[in-house]
Amino acid sequence: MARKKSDRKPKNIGEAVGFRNIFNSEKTDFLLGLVLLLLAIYTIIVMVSYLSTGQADQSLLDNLRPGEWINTNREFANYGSSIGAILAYELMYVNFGLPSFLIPAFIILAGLKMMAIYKINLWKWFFGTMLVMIWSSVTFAKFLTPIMGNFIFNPGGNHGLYCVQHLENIVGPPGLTVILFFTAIAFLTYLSAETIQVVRKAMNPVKYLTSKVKFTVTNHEPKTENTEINTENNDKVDIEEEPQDGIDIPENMPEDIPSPIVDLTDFGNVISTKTDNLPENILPAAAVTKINDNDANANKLTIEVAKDEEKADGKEVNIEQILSTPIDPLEPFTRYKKPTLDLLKKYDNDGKPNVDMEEIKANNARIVEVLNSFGVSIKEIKATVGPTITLYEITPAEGVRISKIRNLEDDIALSLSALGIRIIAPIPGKGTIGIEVPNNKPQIVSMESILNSKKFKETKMELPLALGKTITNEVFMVDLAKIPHLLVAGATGQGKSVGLNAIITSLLYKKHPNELKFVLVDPKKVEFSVYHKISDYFMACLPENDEEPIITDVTKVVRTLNSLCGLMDHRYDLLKIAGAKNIKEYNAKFVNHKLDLTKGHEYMPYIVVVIDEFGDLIMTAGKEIELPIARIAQLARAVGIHMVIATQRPTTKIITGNIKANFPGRMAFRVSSQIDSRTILDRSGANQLIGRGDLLFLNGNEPVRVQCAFVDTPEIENINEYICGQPGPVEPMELPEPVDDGNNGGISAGNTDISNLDPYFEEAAHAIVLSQQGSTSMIQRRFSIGYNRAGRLMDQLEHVGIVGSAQGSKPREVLIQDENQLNTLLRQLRSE
Ligand SMILES: Nc1ncnc2c1ncn2[C@@H]1O[C@H](COP(=O)(O)OP(=O)(O)OP(=O)(O)O)[C@@H](O)[C@H]1O
Repeated sequence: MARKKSDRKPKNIGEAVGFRNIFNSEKTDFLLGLVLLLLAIYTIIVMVSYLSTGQADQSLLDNLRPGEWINTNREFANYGSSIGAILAYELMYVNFGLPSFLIPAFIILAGLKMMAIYKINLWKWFFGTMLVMIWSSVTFAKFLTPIMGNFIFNPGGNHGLYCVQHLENIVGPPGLTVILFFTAIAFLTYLSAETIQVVRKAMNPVKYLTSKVKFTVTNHEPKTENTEINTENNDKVDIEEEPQDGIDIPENMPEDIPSPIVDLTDFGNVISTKTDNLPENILPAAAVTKINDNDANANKLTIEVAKDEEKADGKEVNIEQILSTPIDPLEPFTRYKKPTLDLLKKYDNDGKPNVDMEEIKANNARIVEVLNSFGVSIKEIKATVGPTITLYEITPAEGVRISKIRNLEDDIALSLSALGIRIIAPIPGKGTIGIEVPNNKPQIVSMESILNSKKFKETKMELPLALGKTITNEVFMVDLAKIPHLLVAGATGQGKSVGLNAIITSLLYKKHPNELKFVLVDPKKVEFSVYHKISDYFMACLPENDEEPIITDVTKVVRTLNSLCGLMDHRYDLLKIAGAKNIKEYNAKFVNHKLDLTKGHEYMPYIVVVIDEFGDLIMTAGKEIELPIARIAQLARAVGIHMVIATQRPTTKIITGNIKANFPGRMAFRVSSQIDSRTILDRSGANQLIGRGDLLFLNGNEPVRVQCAFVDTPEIENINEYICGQPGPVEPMELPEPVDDGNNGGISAGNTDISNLDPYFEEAAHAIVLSQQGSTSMIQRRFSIGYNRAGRLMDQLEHVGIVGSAQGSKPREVLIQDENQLNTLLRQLRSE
């Protein structure tokens, strides 16, 4: 088995003794991080010191002579001596003034990241800090200079001063103020969409304040001209205090009659009459105080003033209380909102079938004629019109055997001679024959119409995939968690990419970023690039790929799949400790405080791996790709890792028996030949589809014909934009380092410890020498072990000289010819 690192020979002696890893090790990172942290603290000290000692050092610093920085005469007053004085002078005087403090602050963050104390996206912080520093430097120079005019340095530094002078020469002082204001708001809006609300409130404070006080007129008065409100006599003055937790529902009000509510929010005339249900309208989340005014002339108003949130009683929350409150798995992003349906496009006549009686009658006549010409008489014929296909359901006359019709299937299809005719003889569960005929005017099934359906909105599925509509116009949905892996095939241009996008979109509409992560593999580099924007929210990747989490490169795919194997093993270990059978049980235990967090338990998000152009990958990386995929497919279901793999070329070389056996869910778009259809569906049919999203879905029994929902790139961009405006994770989920990596275990030059050999080492050596076959999959099968462990065993065998190095997907060369030679070698190893 080809293994990435182990077959690489060290280039030089330094590398052989492990020098190569010196800049790549945790220890080095930690120490470098510590250095940065201390450097930043030193910088802060000297900068603070500069505030008081800068004046004294100024003349020395202004005319610094060569070599003076060595400071042999201890002339500098700065607490950090000469270096400190120069550093502070350069940062604060020459460059950015007071905002220079952001430089050591950023270095502290970088240090903490290197020491693995915090996980942050350093580039984002770098650009953010730079922007804030430059902006503040100019702002300070503009607005603080008049106040701190006599100070030793300009509050915005020479940089700020220079920018202010130049910009004011061009746009004048008001222009500069506008620029500064705009850049600040633009930056804050980029950081959080809430800025828009704050600005709106700031610009319309009256509306904001009045919306806090809600005026409603309830039915205590007879009808007036302006308001069509039923009221009853109520002369008594009463001022009632609501019970603390009470909900104010006026007595004698029939429950089902909604109370009309006049919204007087704008203090003007009555502008609208609402008839919503009373409790919903008069009761904000907070409790309400009700005042019934009895002034004879005044309208009987119920004035509700929203109270402040109730204060905590200051008592300590005891541990039982904490344990009885389930953990919210959506924390800390509980305010994240799933995308809304208005982001998706609507079409005229959206997915509703266009019933064209002329067309139906013509088809009917042709079908009857053709069947009669083959001697099949018909008792009844029924047409069901779908968005793109009409199903003609034929009940044959008494005595006609269905098997006869089945044998005539091809002839009938040929005689009807329309593209996309499929004959189902018989329709499962019925004694009828189905003939599917494409409509002249196919309708687009929009994603909106599918996601807006009750079926999707109310589904309890764990990973619902809303794929489209069936011939009978029903929304077609499947649960990826149950399938549990899906194989998608279809010739080019038949709707595969749209289908994958429909799958991803339906998951994005149902899942929170804490509940689901995608691993997207896109060898074509253009299919999934549109999802790059939401990678922090919804992607999982290896740490080295966190800038480019959508994988386009074959070697990265192998590493990522091996990493997923590692994650799968780790999740199984956690499940075992937790005594849970699957991810659902595990997460339920986690949420209900039944797991000991010190044992490494954490909420498990589902992981959906979507691989486009799987054929290309298999052709380039062969078994290296196939084995981890097969392993994940065999085992990962219980731990919430699911795969969707797509290919244009459904040949047996690509969809091998191993893959096929482990991917029970099949989604076939139109393919070019019957053989391809048989490869993907184990029957013909996919070659008779009409393309443009027409598909057959198979999961077990009979395939279902579905018109795939259409989702276009601008719609996906809208969804991504919406997601990005929500509070959410700041970086992709990190996958573990793959266990078969040369740096992380496995045996490689320089770190062999014979006592650490795999317990199967000797048995595996005998098996290989006896069979003279250096194959990892043979080891896997023989000892029923995983791919990673078998790979490590092979590396150990290579290291002691039993097999040669890996040669791509070919078996390794066996270097020991017979058992005697092997026994001698093993004895030597034992005695070492
Ligand atoms: N469900 C659908 N409804 C309507 N039209 C569709 C649908 N799916 C695909 N199409 C049409 O077919 C075209 C090609 O679809 P798509 O890009 O998904 O094909 P593909 O199989 O991924 O092709 P390739 O393998 O070359 O990328 C789309 O641009 C669109 O016009």
